[in-house]
Amino acid sequence: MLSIRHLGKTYANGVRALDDVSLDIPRGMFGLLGPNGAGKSSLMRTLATLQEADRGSATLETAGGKSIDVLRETGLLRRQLGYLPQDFGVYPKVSARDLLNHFAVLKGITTRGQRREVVDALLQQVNLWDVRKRKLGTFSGGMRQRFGIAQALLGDPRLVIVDEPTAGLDPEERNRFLNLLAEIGENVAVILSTHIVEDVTDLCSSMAIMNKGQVLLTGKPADAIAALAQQVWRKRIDKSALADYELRHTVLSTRLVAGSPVIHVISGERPEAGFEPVAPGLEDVYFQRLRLHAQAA
Ligand SMILES: Nc1ncnc2c1ncn2[C@@H]1O[C@H](COP(=O)(O)OP(=O)(O)OP(=O)(O)O)[C@@H](O)[C@H]1O
Repeated sequence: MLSIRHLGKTYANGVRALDDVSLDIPRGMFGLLGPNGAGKSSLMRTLATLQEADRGSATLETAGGKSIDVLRETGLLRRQLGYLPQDFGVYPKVSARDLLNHFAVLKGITTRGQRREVVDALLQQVNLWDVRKRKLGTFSGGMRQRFGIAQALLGDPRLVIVDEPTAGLDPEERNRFLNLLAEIGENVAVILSTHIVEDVTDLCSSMAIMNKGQVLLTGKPADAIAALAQQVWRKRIDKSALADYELRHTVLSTRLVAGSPVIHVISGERPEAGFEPVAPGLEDVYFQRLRLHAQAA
């Protein structure tokens, strides 16, 4: 539905934030994973027409079967776009309903009756109906993010972009927010950028891993995980032995469990006694790709 080809962007300070990025993003939830500085926000801001690319193209198919040139037909694209930026601010003294109404005017829904209908339906959809008259300044982080999604959904977008929306949410709010996104993803393309790997495993039918402006892997999370089957091994080790294990094995990750490190190692066969096989997860895929990328660099 959204096809991105050879997108490149180098900032004035010389940082190459997008380095020949090509991706196909279908309908449904698409997870964009990568460490800090990978280029996720640069890609999202470019697709949201908030900044220009130096080279490349992006095309969005609309419901009527037409194609929009994302980088050139910015007005058309914006009508099909819902965007929740990383730093979404609200007017703290305005009620949820009033601010959403205001956004609806900006989005071009000029008929009062129609606007009320749309605004009220969205407040119900994101579960903020009961607090619609409350000032946004009194909202919790999760409520504010759900409000952010409501404004992103104004005008029935085909493409919804959400940039690290679950940062700072408690587990319950995070779940609630992700469930809401999943429902939306049934009808449109939702690009979700995050560094929380489980968010992508749980929710996304397709994904990409980025680092230093490049796409390291794209496809279905399940396929990427299956490709690592029978290659991931786990061992609880002594803290003092970690450096030694890192020298001798390809250690993907280290996690402290009850005070002592548990390492994941990638290997075609049992690395040595004491290692047990473990079903791979997307986190293993993620660390393996970042590792390969670092080695290649
Ligand atoms: N306006 C800018 N001017 C110069 N450099 C920038 C600008 N915006 C981002 N960068 C740099 O470009 C690179 C990619 O940044 P970007 O914000 O796109 O990454 P990200 O994957 O979204 O990271 P994060 O998870 O930290 O938001 C980083 O090195 C960043 O410092």
